[in-house]
Amino acid sequence: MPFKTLDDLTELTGRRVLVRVDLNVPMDAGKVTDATRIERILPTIKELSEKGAKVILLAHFGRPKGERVPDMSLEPVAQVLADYLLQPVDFAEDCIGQAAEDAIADLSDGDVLLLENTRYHKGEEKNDPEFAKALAANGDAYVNDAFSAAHRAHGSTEGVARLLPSYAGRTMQAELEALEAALSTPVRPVLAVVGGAKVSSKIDLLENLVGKVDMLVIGGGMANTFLAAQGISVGKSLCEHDLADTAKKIVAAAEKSGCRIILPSDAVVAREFKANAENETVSVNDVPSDAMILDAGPASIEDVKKAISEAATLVWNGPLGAFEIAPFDTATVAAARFAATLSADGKLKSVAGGGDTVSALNHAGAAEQFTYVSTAGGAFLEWLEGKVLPGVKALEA
Ligand SMILES: Nc1ncnc2c1ncn2[C@@H]1O[C@H](COP(=O)(O)OP(=O)(O)O)[C@@H](O)[C@H]1O
Ligand SMILES: O=C(OP(=O)(O)O)[C@H](O)COP(=O)(O)O
Repeated sequence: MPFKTLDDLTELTGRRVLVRVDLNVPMDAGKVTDATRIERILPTIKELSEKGAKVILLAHFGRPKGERVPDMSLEPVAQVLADYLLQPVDFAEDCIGQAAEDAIADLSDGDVLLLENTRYHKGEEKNDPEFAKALAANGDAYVNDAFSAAHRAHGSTEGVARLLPSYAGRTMQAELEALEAALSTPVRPVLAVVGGAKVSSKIDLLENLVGKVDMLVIGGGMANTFLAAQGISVGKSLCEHDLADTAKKIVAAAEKSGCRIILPSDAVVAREFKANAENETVSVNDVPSDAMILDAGPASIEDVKKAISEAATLVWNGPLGAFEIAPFDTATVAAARFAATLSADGKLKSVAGGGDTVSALNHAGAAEQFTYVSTAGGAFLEWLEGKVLPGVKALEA
């Protein structure tokens, strides 16, 4: 690997090590509902702590856009992390300034401190050099263990890496090695499944992706934007109408490169976004104007399964429906279990990633059978596109 790792970070006793982790974990009513991202960062934190470093964790949660949005605080995550680490995790109410400095001054060698959401500061997403400098002032070295945020050129993922001696954490290393091993020369045909809710931040990468894969299933909230671009009325569904031209461009690029796009033909719709909301299955051409698509319908599920059965390699990011609320988990669970069975039989190489996607695979009881499960969604897809991830690049520099 073209960067330094924890093997190169020696004589740590008493040194302040800033560690960028991804604690953007699925939560419901203040409770962590999937701890995969927490479990994956434990080796790095434990190793640094055991070597006597003062371990100072930097992370974001949600998209508060530079405001102190109270329900996007990382404070509840500190206790969950402590439970997994089996050691206390202190918490500071700001990631820079006096609150951070005071909390760091209180640390003994081997202690772990979590700083408040970096995205409470506008400088984080802008990668403002002054913000990066304020972060760097609190550390003697920087470790990035957040592969799943490495596609963001932000203060805590990129800017600070340029100001301190920088190293890849164990998970960063493991993710890159595992993806390289599984996907550097994928067996064809390759199927990508892209769903989920982060439409605007993921749609652009589909244009490159259709040049790399043989089939692309577009599901979840992402599918609604493509349906709307075809002139289909999606009612109150999650949909980014202003991205219709982008969607059309992607369809045209797929035609040119010979990638088959599979969109839903039917949908499960409801009028309320809640568990067990009254629902019906309709053709995508008949979505009532006051309803929203919350899952793929049975015909679409069969289409997804057919595509999976034709593939030798599956890459998947983004659930096919609002899987957190029953019964809108049906399509995601069915596809996950189908892919898991083929993988277990050695007929499919399956790689999936993303905070919510991993949670959905765990919910379906399918994660164990997948060839590899990454913590990353957007970062994983950008890596697959062949893009240089700014958070990784900064470690190389
Ligand atoms: N049709 C839909 N309408 C609204 N939300 C959806 C729909 N399909 C999927 N989702 C939501 O997408 C979210 C996950 O999207 P995303 O963050 O892009 O995935 P990941 O975290 O795996 O990268 C889930 O919370 C799920 O409820
Ligand atoms: O959850 C994340 O990405 P993912 O949903 O693509 O897996 C990362 O924490 C990045 O979050 P962001 O997409 O708000 O920059």
